[in-house]
Amino acid sequence: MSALSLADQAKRNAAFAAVDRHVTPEVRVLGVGTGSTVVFAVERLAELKQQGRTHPDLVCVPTSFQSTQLIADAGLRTADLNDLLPLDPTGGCPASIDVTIDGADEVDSELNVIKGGGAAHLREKVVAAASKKLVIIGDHRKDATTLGEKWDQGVPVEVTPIAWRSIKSQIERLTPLSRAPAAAAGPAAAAAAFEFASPVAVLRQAVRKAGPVVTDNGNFVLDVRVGKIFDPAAVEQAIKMIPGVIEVGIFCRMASEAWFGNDDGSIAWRIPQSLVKEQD
Ligand SMILES: O=C[C@H](O)[C@H](O)[C@H](O)COP(=O)(O)O
Repeated sequence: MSALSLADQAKRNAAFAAVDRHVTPEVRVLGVGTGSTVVFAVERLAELKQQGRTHPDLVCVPTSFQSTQLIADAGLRTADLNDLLPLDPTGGCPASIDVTIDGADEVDSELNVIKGGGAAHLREKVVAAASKKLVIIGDHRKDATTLGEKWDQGVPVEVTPIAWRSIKSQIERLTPLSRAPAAAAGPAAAAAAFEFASPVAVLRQAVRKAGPVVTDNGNFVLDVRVGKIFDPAAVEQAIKMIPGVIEVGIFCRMASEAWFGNDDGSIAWRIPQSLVKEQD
């Protein structure tokens, strides 16, 4: 294997640690995310499988074309979300996946996450929502206090190609306070949901193909720059309400823990800050 960069080694350390902790022989259904960090998670998964340390009937639910290929190349079985039975047939809990391991573009102190740098956030969010646990892996550059602090490429938004221009202009008309919950209810509600006075939405362009990125679902992606995101749920909701928006790459309160690799080889493990305070 060629020598890894520091960043890749950090990603690999985090991915290996998270897989070792979470992919126990009891895990039968595993969600597999997308991106460069997940490549290392699948590498470790294949090793565990070869060593007979995974469930004999382990199946993996992919989140993209890339993820499907990784799983197949590792000799693991894929499963379609539609073929999995809900764990709670009475409808109380839709989770049929034991745990999902996925990367992120940025993670805040409450483990709200920006995803979709690889345009896979629609399937990733669907799989995360069907999982009992979402575990995020990445290198230390993803570890932030507030979303938008380090990731400056914007929030990925998957949109229908037939209306991308109109969706772009509707997003750009959002104002920091326009969609804050109960904006008229008094001073407490007057906090801005995001930093910029006017968001900027850019149609993501393909590399080595003329024209826009087309997602695995046949849609386009707008990268929406709003600066720092002080209220991720309000921003997610405001954008999601625009007709033609298919999914927003903000995952609010879905992740239960995150593993970040550092350049010195150490790993930082995080849970939401509010839970740390509750435990103090
Ligand atoms: O659409 C892509 C996904 O959300 C990725 O998980 C995210 O972009 C992080 O990818 P990477 O591990 O390559 O930084």
